[in-house]
Amino acid sequence: MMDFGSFTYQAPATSKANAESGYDVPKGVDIRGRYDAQFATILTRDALQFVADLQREFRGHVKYAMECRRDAKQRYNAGVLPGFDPPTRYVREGEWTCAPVPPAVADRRVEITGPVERKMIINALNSGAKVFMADFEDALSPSWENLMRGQVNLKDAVDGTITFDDKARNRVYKLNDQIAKLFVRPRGWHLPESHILIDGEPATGCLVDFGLYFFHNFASFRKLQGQGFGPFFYLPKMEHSREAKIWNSVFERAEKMAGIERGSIRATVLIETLPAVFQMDEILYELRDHSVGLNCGRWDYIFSYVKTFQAHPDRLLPDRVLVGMTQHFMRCYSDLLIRTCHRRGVHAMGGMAAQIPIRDDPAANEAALELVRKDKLREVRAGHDGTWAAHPGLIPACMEVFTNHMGNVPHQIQSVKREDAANITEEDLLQRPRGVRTMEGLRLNTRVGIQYLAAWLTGTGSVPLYNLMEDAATAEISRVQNWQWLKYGVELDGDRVGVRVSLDLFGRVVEEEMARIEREVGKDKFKKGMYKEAGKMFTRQCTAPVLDDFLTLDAYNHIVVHHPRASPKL
Ligand SMILES: CC(=O)SCCNC(=O)CCNC(=O)[C@H](O)C(C)(C)COP(=O)(O)OP(=O)(O)OC[C@H]1O[C@@H](n2cnc3c(N)ncnc32)[C@H](O)[C@@H]1OP(=O)(O)O
Ligand SMILES: O=CC(=O)O
Ligand SMILES: [Mg+2]
Repeated sequence: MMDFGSFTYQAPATSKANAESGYDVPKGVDIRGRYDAQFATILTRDALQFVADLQREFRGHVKYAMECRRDAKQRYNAGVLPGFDPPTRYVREGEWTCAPVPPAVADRRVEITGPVERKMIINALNSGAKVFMADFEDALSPSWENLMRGQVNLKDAVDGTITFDDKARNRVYKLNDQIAKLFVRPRGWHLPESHILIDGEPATGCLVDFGLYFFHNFASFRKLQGQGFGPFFYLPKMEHSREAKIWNSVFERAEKMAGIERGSIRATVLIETLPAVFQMDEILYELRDHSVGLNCGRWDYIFSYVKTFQAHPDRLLPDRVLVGMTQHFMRCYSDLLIRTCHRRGVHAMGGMAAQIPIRDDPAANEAALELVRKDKLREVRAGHDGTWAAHPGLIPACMEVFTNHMGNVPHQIQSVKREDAANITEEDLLQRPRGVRTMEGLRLNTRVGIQYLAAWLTGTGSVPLYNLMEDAATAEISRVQNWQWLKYGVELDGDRVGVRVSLDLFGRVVEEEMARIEREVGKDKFKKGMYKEAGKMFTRQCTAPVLDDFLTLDAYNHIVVHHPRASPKL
């Protein structure tokens, strides 16, 4: 039995220990992940019962939502363009607002993000940012070890007891008196959790992430962090408001279980798929009692543009480095998001500039910082209420830009309405980005995609590559762009030599880039790492006749490790 102070949750008496796994599990739940005494403090019978209850109540809705995604894909592949939904016009045109913003998170001018790794959690909470988004998604390779350690780390962080002893550097990390407010980003709806079977089926990854975190932390969070509200979440990769509706029901179910007021949980939804830009009002409407804004997930958004238009050769992208926020379709997306959020009374969050500090080259470092400042200045001037940084070293620069512009007011919700953005059309939001395609673009996609995948397969979900932050979203752009260029045999027009992308050319590029990676990382690391496997996987995905929906779905099979080791893959 678990005691939450005012409320007591009791799992049904039918549960029994799962002798094979070592965990004490309720009926219908089977744990296939490694036993660890620390993990067992998270995977308690009551917490698992809560996750199983969520799974049983919502699995049908999730399956239906995924079927709808497949139907939509078929329509787009048949030539239909995404657009505003006529039946929900009343939602877009109606006068309604979301619940007032909780005081604890009124000021979100700079948010840091990072995986749920112990030292990084402490560094991020101490970074001076207003918010830390702890990531089970783009920045995390979802191995059993990473996920479960992440839950242990978050519990210690919420309790305020988290420490990290870096013996090699003789340094003990602990929390400062003033720390950032914690948001947690569970995985997207599409990802399974194959180490936890519920009624014989892999659990839905995000319900595991959400359920375990909520169960163990809601009481402490509300007391120590949320000023009576919370916990707070970021919700990724949704394509339609029906998916937001499921989250809203999950939140209501969790609030009921915990005996806390409806509307306590708050979430910011990432608008990071092309179909979702036409659903922003609808998404906020579904979550109106639980919303605390939208965020421009720019990297996944670019990935989604390619994916949505995979059968539209008239909408090919230029080199990845040319698809920035000043492209017409990206600017319109950000402007419309600001208008929508402010009209509904919630934060319009900016996105991630991928630059990170460059330690060994002051001039290059200053140039990178200048790009970050420029990006943030554009965001704050446009009306964003806050932004993202990938590294603690960028917080002062981002803070300075937002504070210079906003002063002491916590946000611009009331002051910048962006009514001009009401005129943004479907055509504006879909406009093909301008620019050239080059051999170096193809090479960089390949080099980055393979190195990222090699890191992901060995447990690291965000990496520095060529002085930029790379994570699952940025790697996806590399993958789908190569796939698109190959499928349509595009001309690399930026090189002015009339070369077209073909299987032969791509084969040579992979070979040469693998050799370059080996030179760059060194023979020893190359041999010990997963570069060869990553090279094969990336090549298969770029040349597949039918585009895989996600890079990480295929790759996930390679990181599932079942204990006992009877069936390593699902
Ligand atoms: C598209 C999207 O979804 S964006 C959101 C998801 N992506 C992310 O969150 C990426 C977050 N950023 C990172 O993971 C990292 O900054 C990386 C991988 C890009 C670079 O990491 P590193 O090469 O280790 O950075 P570097 O060596 O400069 O780190 C210096 C210090 O800052 C810390 N640090 C770096 N990034 C972060 C972070 N995001 N949060 C907390 N601490 C951080 C390091 O732990 C290190 O601490 P130490 O000095 O105490 O040892
Ligand atoms: O999650 C953020 C993104 O840009 O993708
Ligand atoms: Mg993303």
